[in-house]
Amino acid sequence: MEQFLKETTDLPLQQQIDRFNQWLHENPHHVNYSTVQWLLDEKQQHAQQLAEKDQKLAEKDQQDQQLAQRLAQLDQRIAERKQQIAEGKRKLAAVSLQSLKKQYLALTDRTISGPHLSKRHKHAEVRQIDDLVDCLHHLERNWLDDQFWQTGYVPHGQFNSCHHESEVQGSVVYLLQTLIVALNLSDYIDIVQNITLAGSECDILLVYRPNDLPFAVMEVKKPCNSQANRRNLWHGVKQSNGRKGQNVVAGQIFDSMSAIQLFGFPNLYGMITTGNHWRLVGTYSDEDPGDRDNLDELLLTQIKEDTSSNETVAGVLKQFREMMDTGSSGCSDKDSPEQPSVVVRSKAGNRRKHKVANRFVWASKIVPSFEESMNEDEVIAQVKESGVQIVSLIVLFVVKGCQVLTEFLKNNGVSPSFPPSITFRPKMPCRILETNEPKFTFGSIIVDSLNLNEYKVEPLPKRLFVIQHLGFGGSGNCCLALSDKGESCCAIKFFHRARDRDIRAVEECSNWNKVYGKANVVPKCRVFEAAEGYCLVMPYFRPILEADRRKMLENGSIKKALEQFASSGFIHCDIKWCHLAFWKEDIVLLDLGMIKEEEDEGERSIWCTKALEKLQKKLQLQNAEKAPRTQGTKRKH
Ligand SMILES: Nc1ncnc2c1ncn2[C@@H]1O[C@H](COP(=O)(O)OP(=O)(O)OP(=O)(O)O)[C@@H](O)[C@H]1O
Repeated sequence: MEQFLKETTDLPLQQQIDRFNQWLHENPHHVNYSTVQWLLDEKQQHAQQLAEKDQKLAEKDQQDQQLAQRLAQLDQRIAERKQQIAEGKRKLAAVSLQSLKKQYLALTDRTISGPHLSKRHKHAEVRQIDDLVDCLHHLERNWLDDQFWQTGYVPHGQFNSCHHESEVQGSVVYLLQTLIVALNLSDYIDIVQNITLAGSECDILLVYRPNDLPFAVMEVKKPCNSQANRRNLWHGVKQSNGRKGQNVVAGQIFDSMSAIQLFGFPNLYGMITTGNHWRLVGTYSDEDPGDRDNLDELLLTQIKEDTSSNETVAGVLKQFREMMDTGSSGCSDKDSPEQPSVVVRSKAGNRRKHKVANRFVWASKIVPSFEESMNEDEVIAQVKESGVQIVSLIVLFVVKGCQVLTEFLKNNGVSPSFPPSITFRPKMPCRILETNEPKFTFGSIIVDSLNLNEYKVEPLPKRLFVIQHLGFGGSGNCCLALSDKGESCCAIKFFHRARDRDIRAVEECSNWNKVYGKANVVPKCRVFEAAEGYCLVMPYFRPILEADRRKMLENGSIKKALEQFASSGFIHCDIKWCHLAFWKEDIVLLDLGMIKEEEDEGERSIWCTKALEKLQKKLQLQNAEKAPRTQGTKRKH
């Protein structure tokens, strides 16, 4: 080996390797050979392992490539899906209220004539509450969420131009209807159009579905095609000798609101619109000018409060829906409020005779506000951009209307600030209930006299004229109705729930006749088959006013009424003060939806004693509560 190394040291490396291989070959048993052989084997194995690893890496690379390819495909699909969603959203926006955010459907009057300003209506003074419109952006931010804006609404090209007021009305009704759906109120609110109430033509009315009671009104006019028309419509036509314009449109909405007020509302909301421009208006309950300032202030504060947060806003509607669903604000066992008694307050005229000096409406600014100097194109361009503001104002109108209705039903048609009576005039607006007619119709009834104790239902009249709301409870609401010319009166109970309306009416009617029929205490009650379902027709019972309750307890009239009831073999399961009333000179128990047959005379006598105790307790409680309450009653707008 040493020899070999000596010989090869100076040779180039490759020759050294070759020579060494040769030497190894010639000396297979040399110890170095086995070592080198082992090393070579190791090297080969290592190389093999490396080759395998390389292969695996190559395979992995290939897999990675495939994966990357798949990911790229997925990315592409996601991008496509995103595009589809965006496209879907765009399409949805085009057929939902969102479209109005982008562009409101401004109307162009294609005629040369201006809006119709009826001469039948006198001027009414408009008191503008400037800051009211400023609340709209709070309302939009706090109230109108994504779900609201996604409500289906297809802006239709046909609404872009109009020749006649009716076309404007079509587009206004469509928008209003959509907003009622968006606010989830369509189960409770209906829209009726072109109704004459006590001589006033109302273009659009919001009505309470179960009995078509109107509670808010809209006056529609053609959009104006000139500055002069616009001025005349919104600010009144200037008389040659007067400085101020004669605002007959304000007068018209004033008359419509006054007519609806005759159903018993202390105050009312209305709206004037051309489809392009909108203005919220309302009535004053008082004729004292000083009070008007206070009311403007109060109204503004209330609307600011209502729109200040999501909770207050949602609360208004929640209370409204709850009340409509459950009648939860009716006469509860706890408070048993006073009931309205029907009295004739005024004999004057066909409808309220307001002296010109007392014809006032409060109004918001016109939305969108326009400068007198703007030309038609500028006005239209501005309207197109004002969708959110317009929608917010209409929503405010609907919601405040609901608030008015909630208050009205809660107080059984009696304003907390008024004595518990119903104003009645010779010409009353009414809803006409007719056998087999598909719906209530509206009209006016001229009443010579009001005969509350006359109750003629044999045979049942074909038509009943429903004029006033009397009370609202868990199962239904009661209204005062008249027969033709008012020679006879009755109370009608409309049951809330359509699904068991007929059964309840028949059951309660049968209960009345079982309890009071035999002894002939109360004349027979009847079921009236209107197309919307059955309702219960009964005599009108005069309420026992709160002030008289103690006297009635003490003089034994209540005891007598309870004993009379018990003598029929039944007991009443819902004793409360608002379920006691007069029929002529007798006191009777109302609301016979929940009675129980009781054969045992002893048990019936115990029921009488317990009922008396309950009424006595309530009276004490009410008197105790009333003391601090009477110190100051705040009037609600
Ligand atoms: N015949 C009537 N005459 C005058 N008013 C009436 C008459 N019937 C009912 N009312 C008034 O209508 C209100 C509601 O009627 P009623 O109590 O029958 O309804 P309800 O839904 O069963 O109410 P509650 O939840 O109190 O049980 C009464 O509290 C009363 O004020």
